[in-house]
Amino acid sequence: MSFRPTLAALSKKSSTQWIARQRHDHYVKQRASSAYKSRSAFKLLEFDDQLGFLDHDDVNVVVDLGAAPGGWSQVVSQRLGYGSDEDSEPLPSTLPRVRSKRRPAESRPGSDYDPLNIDNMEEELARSESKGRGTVVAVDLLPMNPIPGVRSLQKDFLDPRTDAAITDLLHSSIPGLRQRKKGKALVDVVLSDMAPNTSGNALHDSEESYRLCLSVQAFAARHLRTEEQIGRRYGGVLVLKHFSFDAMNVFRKEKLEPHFSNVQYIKPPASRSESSESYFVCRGWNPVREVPMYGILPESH
Ligand SMILES: C[S@@+](CC[C@H](N)C(=O)[O-])C[C@H]1O[C@@H](n2cnc3c(N)ncnc32)[C@H](O)[C@@H]1O
Repeated sequence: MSFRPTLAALSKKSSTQWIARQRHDHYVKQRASSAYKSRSAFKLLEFDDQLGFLDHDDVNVVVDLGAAPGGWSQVVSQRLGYGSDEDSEPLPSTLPRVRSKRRPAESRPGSDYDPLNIDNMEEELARSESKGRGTVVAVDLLPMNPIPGVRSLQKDFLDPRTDAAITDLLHSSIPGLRQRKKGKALVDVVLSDMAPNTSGNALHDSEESYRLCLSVQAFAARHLRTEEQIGRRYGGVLVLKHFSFDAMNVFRKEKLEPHFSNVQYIKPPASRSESSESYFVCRGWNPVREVPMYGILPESH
């Protein structure tokens, strides 16, 4: 008699595996004891600790695509000076539905800060807002709780109208930007941690991931400031999540390498080894105009 597991048995097995994996996951434990909203935050911390693309005074405008629940936006917010990432309480807790394990505020000496008190949250947010520089625009299909220095847009990035909504938000967020010419690139760093919902069909999932990557690359091409405009080597950065498969090598060679001074493929330690997700960290935006049949010419600015 052959044994074929039922769907229910399979899904019970995979959820048991998921729970066991979560229990032993170093980054899940680290996230639980930090103020980060996602385990993913540690990936961006690893990229930036390795390559240092956020920690420059000239980095003022960051677009975070696929930002919910907000871990990457928190990291950027901190690195733009809105809070410190040295301790685990740089930001007000914006997770009101999660019971804080910390002692009640009145029992902590010298503190009247209650993370579940909405007035304190607003005060803390306003205080943090006044400390940092620049702005982060965070885009996701899902809503996000407030983070200092971050303006969120609940929209589908693939909807053609979203580009204009991001530009409008950038112009209204930073007064100095209003004076800049319309159509001029404004963004110092584009981050994309977006991934399509996986269907279980590897070919379909890869195609969806590829489609997202093409759209993000095109967005970066429209909005990133160049190394020359920024006046610093490796200025103008794109961090792009993708599913690793053969076509991504062609994408890297044709869509990334000709336009950036440096492109690195990184599988960060915080990314689960069994996941096919990886990242391209591309620094130094120098767009070149592709001329079919005759090679590539530098773009005139
Ligand atoms: C891995 S999560 C991002 C985690 C985030 N970086 C963090 O640190 O909290 C991927 C996100 O991409 C979003 N996403 C996927 N496709 C999208 C689309 N077309 N437009 C906007 N967001 C999208 C999902 O809703 C999801 O929240």
